[in-house]
Amino acid sequence: MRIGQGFDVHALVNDRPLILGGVRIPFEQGLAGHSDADVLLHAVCDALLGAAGLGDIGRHFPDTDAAFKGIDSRILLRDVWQKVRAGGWQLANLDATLICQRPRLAPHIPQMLAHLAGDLAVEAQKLNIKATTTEHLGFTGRGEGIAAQAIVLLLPQ
Ligand SMILES: Nc1ccn([C@@H]2O[C@H](COP(=O)(O)O)[C@@H](O)[C@H]2O)c(=O)n1
Ligand SMILES: C[C@@]1(CO)OP(=O)(O)OP(=O)(O)OC[C@H]1O
Repeated sequence: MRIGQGFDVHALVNDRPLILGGVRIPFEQGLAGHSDADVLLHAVCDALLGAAGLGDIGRHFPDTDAAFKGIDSRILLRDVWQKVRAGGWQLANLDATLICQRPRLAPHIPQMLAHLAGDLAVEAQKLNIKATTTEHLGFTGRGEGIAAQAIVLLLPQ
């Protein structure tokens, strides 16, 4: 078995949609990035790639490549998962945390889980997504950005 962890941060800016776990969340700001800046899915991609020993998201999808400009990160996740499965792995479980002062994310987590379960083709019981504030401390607490952490355990198929 192999464990992997992922961490990502994107800045909150005006005039961008806020997309987390493939869910478009009503909010006055969104995340900046080359792709749709889905910080949760980027952390999940990195956890999966790390567990499989396949590097990181920037190696597979460089932000200098116009092909990935504005891309839906669910497309990146499905591609990553295909590569991980091709290496002979299956998912034991995945746990992730969104670190975000505002907006309130709990109402959107079921939809994020449904997207992840579909994209990874796994039972929802293998997945967990949480949200936490940082009690107004640090860059997340000041609303300057959103961070995400993910951890996965892979088992041989
Ligand atoms: N952006 C967020 C942050 C947190 N939540 C939910 O609130 C609970 C309490 O947060 P603390 O930072 O005080 O631990 C947390 O467990 C989440 O369920 C949220 O929905 N959106
Ligand atoms: C996803 C990629 C590629 O579009 O761009 P960003 O949206 O900027 O995201 P980041 O978390 O910096 O990761 C890797 C990138 O290459």
